[in-house]
Amino acid sequence: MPQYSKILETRPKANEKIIVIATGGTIAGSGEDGRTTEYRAGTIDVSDILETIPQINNLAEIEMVPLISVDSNEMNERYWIKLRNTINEQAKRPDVDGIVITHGTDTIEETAYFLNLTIATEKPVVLTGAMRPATATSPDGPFNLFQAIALAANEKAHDCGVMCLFSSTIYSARNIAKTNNHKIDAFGLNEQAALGYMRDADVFITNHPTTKHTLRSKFCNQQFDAFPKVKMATYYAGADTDILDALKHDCDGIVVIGTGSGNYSQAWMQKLDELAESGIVIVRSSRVPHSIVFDEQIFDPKNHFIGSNTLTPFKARILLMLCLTQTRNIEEIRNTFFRY
Ligand SMILES: NC(=O)C[C@H](N)C(=O)O
Repeated sequence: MPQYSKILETRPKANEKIIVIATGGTIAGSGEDGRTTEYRAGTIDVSDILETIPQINNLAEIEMVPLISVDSNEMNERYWIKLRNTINEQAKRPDVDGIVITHGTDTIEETAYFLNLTIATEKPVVLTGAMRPATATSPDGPFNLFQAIALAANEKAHDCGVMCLFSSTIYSARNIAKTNNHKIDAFGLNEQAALGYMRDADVFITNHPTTKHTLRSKFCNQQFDAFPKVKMATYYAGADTDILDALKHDCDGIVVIGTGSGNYSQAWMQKLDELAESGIVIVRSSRVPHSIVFDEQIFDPKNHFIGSNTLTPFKARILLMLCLTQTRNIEEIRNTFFRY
């Protein structure tokens, strides 16, 4: 691993205790020295990265919890439950002030939103990662990790819901989306504002989430072992309904990734009506990156589908999955989609 510049410690050690939970991803990736591509995610110990940024000791006392070490494409519901339980356990400790999770960027937005809906703490919980592996020339992970720890150690970050920190921007778990797959500033927002920004270790919160999260979420005290099966189907010009027939077995819900405002052909509408009548809950979302999907008559004349509102299709899947652990009532789920 290359040496990063070492900054002299001049300030006394801070009192805040921050737990860093490592899950893998490119931030802990390694490959050929200097290269940004062709690496293996989740192969380096995050404590080695922490050693390259000793100025972190001016901000907080760090305790590492290595949980798993995977490329985030291996993340799944089982790992989400494990991570959620670990966060809840650590957050209950009176000596812990905040929690940082290192995670791959490919699915970080799904993990973050799941945690936002299910953890029971007001303490800052911040996810971060990197686009360049630790062995690259000028990796972005160390600075993201530094800022994520600074954010988690800052009292302004309390009760903001789960946050993600990338390139000095503080994102809400609900609204962050990966929008670029080759630059270090790889994240954007789905029609919403950021929660704030950072200047080195200084935190500026400019907005608070208006949707329910953490302690105000109706899922935060629920025990989970497994989840109802929610699948996804993408519509494209000329798409056959075969895919919907294939998905309907062993299926509790389907998120349709439609065009425009959550749209599809008449044939898809008829098939989706049929599936809804058989008890599968259908959410309409859109493949358009900046979109809002409202309930509407033209593509849902029977009013038995649910619009994803401002959620991306992937986050709509998580919310539907959690809703289905409590109810199958369409009105109740629709109402939750407006408030979470
Ligand atoms: N930049 C990254 O972290 C991508 C990596 N494939 C991951 O999601 O684990």
